[in-house]
Amino acid sequence: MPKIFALVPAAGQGTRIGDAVPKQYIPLAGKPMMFHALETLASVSRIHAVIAILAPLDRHWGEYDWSEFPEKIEAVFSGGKNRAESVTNALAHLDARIAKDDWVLVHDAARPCITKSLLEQFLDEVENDPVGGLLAMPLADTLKRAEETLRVAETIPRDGLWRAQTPQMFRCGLLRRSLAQRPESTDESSAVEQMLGNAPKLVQGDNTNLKVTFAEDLELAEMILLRRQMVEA
Ligand SMILES: Nc1ccn([C@@H]2O[C@H](COP(=O)(O)OP(=O)(O)OP(=O)(O)O)[C@@H](O)[C@H]2O)c(=O)n1
Ligand SMILES: C[C@](O)(CO)[C@H](O)COP(=O)(O)O
Repeated sequence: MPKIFALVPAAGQGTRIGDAVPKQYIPLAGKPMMFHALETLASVSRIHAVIAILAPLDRHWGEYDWSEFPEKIEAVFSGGKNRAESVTNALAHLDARIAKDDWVLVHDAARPCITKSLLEQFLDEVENDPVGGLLAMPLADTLKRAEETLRVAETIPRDGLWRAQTPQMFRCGLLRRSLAQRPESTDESSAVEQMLGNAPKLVQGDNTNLKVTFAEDLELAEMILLRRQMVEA
């Protein structure tokens, strides 16, 4: 039975937020942002291990007490110059423990609002897929292409367009080969898509699974997390 390894890229700088600490450590609902995704991933019993991919010179991880975390969460200090390189380096680090048919589920540290139920639903849909897949949302807005002057050049038909989210999950062997060929990919799916005959499965996500990219996203994510805490209390 193939194992599922969850990789959580957390080696970015968060330049678009521009906080004093990298965004994955910004406090959200009382915990550093990446805590939320790590804890939720670890709560899914069919996930074998949860690996936070940190920058080689990360000096923040050690400032926290992670001792109450489930044992299956670990940190590797192997982040690269971009997200794809961070994932590639982590796969190299895991080489001795991971088989080519094991699943690699990648989820951004910057998507703290993923829920256990959405993860379970995603795994149900993808675990038996021959290629693998990703969470995504159909576009809900009318799409404009801009000219440099910030005037509308055209309206683009949105039929069939989806916004990629994470998690994204592929077999280790396929993901490694794909990332080696497309090291600039901004997500795993786009690397896999380039390999002939591989069409990743789209699984509808949820708008609360937002990526915290800009400062205003922090407030939204915190509202979502706090509301859930209130409902669960
Ligand atoms: N070299 C990198 C760059 C990004 N990431 C991670 O990939 C996820 C998605 O990236 P993004 O939201 O773009 O994060 P940053 O690169 O930190 O943000 P920015 O582009 O604003 O600097 C984040 O969890 C980020 O930590 C990573 O592990 N290694
Ligand atoms: C992987 C991703 O979250 C899918 O939406 C996204 O592409 C990562 O964002 P980045 O800003 O390109 O790192």
